[in-house]
Amino acid sequence: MRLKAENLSAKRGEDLLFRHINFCLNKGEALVLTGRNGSGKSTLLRVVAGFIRPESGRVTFQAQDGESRPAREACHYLGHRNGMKAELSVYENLHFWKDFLGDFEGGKGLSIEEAADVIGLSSITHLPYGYLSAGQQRRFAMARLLVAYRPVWILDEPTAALDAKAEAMFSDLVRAHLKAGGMALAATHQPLGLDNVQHLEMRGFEFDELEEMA
Ligand SMILES: Nc1ncnc2c1ncn2[C@@H]1O[C@H](COP(=O)(O)OP(=O)(O)OP(=O)(O)O)[C@@H](O)[C@H]1O
Repeated sequence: MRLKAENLSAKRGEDLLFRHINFCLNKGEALVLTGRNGSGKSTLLRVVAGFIRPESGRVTFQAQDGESRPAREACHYLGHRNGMKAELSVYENLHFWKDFLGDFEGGKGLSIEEAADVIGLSSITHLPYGYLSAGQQRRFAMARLLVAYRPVWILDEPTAALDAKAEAMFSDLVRAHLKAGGMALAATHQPLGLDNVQHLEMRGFEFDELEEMA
């Protein structure tokens, strides 16, 4: 399996945020994005997840059988928002995601009970999601990564709102995912303590560079 980005550039509104971005991830590898606020980390993650069309370049995913698939089909995306409905129970939310996402070829998601157990919150899946603390809500958003199998995890500041114990639990989850042959792309200010990590610094453009390009 391989995730490859070639010559990516992207705009937000009229502004070019980055260009000439290239990377290649194989099984078990992770890419960590760094860079100042507004440098385009979230935008790059959203391009890879297929939510934003790149201005140029492409992202491809080569599956186990050697065939190319749209990268978005192989990706889980955990963004700043948790993507859960406050009025539905935790169980109903996770059930929706499990059905909606389905499993990508080559793997199988955990049951909702198993996933809740892994994140250490198995006793409260009957509660409305909106009743939970910010940290508990974030942990259940992470459980979404477990209930459907996707080889690529795209993580935007995944550990925001988590205490130290939950942060360590999440690092373990990502490490286990990589060990099982998955891949991860993360924008994070907290070190996730991963091996096999590539780093990409998003530099953004200085004003004079933008003027030159105009
Ligand atoms: N929907 C949008 N429309 C127009 N501009 C946007 C939109 N979303 C983001 N931007 C702009 O794109 C730039 C890059 O934003 P992005 O969220 O990718 O940065 P980031 O590196 O992830 O920042 P942070 O570290 O603060 O999360 C910012 O200047 C932002 O204002």
